[in-house]
Amino acid sequence: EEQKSTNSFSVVTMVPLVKLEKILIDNLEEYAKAMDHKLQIIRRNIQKMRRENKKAQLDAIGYLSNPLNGFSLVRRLHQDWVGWLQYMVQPVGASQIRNLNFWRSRLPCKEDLHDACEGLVRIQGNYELNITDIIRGKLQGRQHNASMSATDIFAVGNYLLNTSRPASAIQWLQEVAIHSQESFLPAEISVKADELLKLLALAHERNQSFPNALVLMESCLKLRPHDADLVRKCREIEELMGSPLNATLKEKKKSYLSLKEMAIACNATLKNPTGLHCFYNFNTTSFLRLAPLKVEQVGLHPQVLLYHEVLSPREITSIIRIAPQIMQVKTTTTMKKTNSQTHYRTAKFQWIDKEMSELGRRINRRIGDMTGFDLQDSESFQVINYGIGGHYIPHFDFFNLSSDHSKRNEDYMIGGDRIATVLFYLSDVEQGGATAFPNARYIVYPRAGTALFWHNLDTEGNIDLLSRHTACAVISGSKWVMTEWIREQAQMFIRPCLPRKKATSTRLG
Ligand SMILES: O=C(O)CCC(=O)C(=O)O
Ligand SMILES: [Fe+2]
Repeated sequence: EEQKSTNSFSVVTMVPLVKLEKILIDNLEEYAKAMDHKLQIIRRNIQKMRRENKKAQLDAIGYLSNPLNGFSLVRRLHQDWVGWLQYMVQPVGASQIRNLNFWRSRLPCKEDLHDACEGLVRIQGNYELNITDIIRGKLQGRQHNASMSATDIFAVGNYLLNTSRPASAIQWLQEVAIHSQESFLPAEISVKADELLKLLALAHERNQSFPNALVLMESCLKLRPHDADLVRKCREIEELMGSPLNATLKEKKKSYLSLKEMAIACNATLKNPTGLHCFYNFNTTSFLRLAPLKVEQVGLHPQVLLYHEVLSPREITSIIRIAPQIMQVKTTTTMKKTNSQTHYRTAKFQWIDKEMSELGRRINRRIGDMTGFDLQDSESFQVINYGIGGHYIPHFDFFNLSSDHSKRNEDYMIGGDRIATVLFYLSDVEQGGATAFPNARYIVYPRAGTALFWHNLDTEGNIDLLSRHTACAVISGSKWVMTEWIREQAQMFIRPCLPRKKATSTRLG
């Protein structure tokens, strides 16, 4: 199984960071107290020394005539000021500095920050949101009680430039100056005007808007007149202005293909097909005659069904509790790493062995009731918790064994292809996070306790291209799901028939 080792956080794994931040603030406060203490001591002594010195200044001869005064002055100047020197050099809050150094290893790393940047950028791109709105905390028309600081915005712009997206970088960086008052840092270590100008200039240069780049670089030079590097950079840009545009420098469009597809599929105004029904399922298994399940048709071609109230709140709580806090980052088994910018999925996941618990066995029986499938070879449950901008790009759940025979011998192929998927929603999602079927044009919003059920292979066992689906980026909230991939082989003699396909639907053989 190919796994990309990034370290993005889910909402759950970010919770301990809040506590960590409190510890760090407490530590900084201790540091401030230590400084305060030292300051008080210094101020108090200054007062005493001034009082003595004023006396001497008023009448130096009279003062010094007293041998005790003369003696003390000589001694003070010889000894006390060496003492002060030592006192001033002594670091304040050495233990707090040591603490901070200790905690550093536990802080999010560069990759974590990059994942978080990518998450925000994804929310923006996935829903085609206005960057200024995001910065002000207005997400998809809803005003949230949060906004971005100058350093936040700068970090996103910097990240975008470093990942070859200068046009987007410019849009973010332009906002930094407007928000420069709002920062959690002292001015010395916060974003400085010259840094911002330089980065903006570089972004314009990469974006081949050379006149803008030059103006910005020159204003940066005014702030740092002795920076030889800047002088050279200005000259470089001037030279570029004369030469023809270089097509290869244009912003990479490739990684945007799936983003564009998601933007269309995840559009909030998208409507599911009409003329569908809700009904009670009485007959998949005999048990359902006693306890029928509520079903809603999401679409018929391909058939996608939404089962309501199949998991109880208590069951959901147990599942979420079983899934350990530290989950792995999920990347999928069959997709190749093609572009380091695109994370196929930004989520933490955990396999849950269903035979381990009564709960697992019970849910397994329920899946049998819902689908009519034999689950003897089916996979473990996979619990996923999506993080900041967490998503899953458009994909198929099947392995497509008919086209790739080499896969047949792989371990994960035991039991055959993934004939169908049951996707349990373990949480509501405040905003975003829908499951969308770009080819079938369905969109389903998570509701805790419901489950989505669809086939990945058609009645003849061919792959169904209409089963292509995507998890839209989570805008706000925490999205938990649990998937069950049902395997083909055990269904040999019991496979339920699907509604007849329309002639237009695509089929591969
Ligand atoms: O989370 C979702 O909405 C979709 C998840 C999915 O497609 C999968 O796990 O295969
Ligand atoms: Fe999937």
